[in-house]
Amino acid sequence: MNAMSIGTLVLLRHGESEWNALNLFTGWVDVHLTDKGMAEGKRAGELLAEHNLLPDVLYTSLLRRAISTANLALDAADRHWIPVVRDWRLNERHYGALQGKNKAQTKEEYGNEQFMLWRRSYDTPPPAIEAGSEYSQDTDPRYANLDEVPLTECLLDVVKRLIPYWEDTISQELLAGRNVLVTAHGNSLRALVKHLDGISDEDIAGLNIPTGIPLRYDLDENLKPLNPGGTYLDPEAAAAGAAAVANQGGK
Ligand SMILES: O=C(OP(=O)(O)O)[C@H](O)COP(=O)(O)O
Repeated sequence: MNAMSIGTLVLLRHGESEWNALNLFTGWVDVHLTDKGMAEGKRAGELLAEHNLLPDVLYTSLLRRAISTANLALDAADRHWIPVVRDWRLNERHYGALQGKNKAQTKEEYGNEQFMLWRRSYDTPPPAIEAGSEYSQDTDPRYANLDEVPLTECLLDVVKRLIPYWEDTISQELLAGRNVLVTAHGNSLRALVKHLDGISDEDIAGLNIPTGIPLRYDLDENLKPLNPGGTYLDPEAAAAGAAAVANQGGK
């Protein structure tokens, strides 16, 4: 095994967004970071520099909360100049008709079982959003090259769009020896972590990713983690952040 030749992977969920702060299902709605989210982005970059994990290339979604977080992090790490690839496959899971709805109210209205089925089941998507409605992306020009813009997605749908892209594109950068930063979202990163760590369809329900804390993966030449589960650069903050995500219906 010659793990030395493989680049290091760092996953970063964007910092707190305005809709995270309001406890709203977000999905493909293109919301801004809060001041706290911007500070998280900067801190993430400082952590990358402190741990000598300077990325050679950045992959982001097409959503500004991920793009802005990456810009802030890279600027803080003095790596604002690296090449950037943006791709819709890293977008958050499309949350269908739940986009724009409050999580606590949704839980109250539909009950915890249905709420958790929509949030964390592997293969049950929320109801489809109505095309042309306020929070639909079906006419958004950034998705004009897609065969079909999703109207809802479950985690399995995200796995199906993201993992081929991981295999064909992102992982090839690592195999070529480059350090890769992937700045994305709670559920798109859950899809990638599920694949990397071989987590079952059932067990992935219990995995939550906090905002703004870099998660390092050291992979072998078969792209299997040498540190299963990855290593958060700030483990205490990550544990508190993940617990807060798990409890989001309770507010
Ligand atoms: O858009 C979302 O994720 P994001 O804030 O990581 O982009 C979702 O609202 C996350 O919600 P969830 O943790 O209830 O799946």
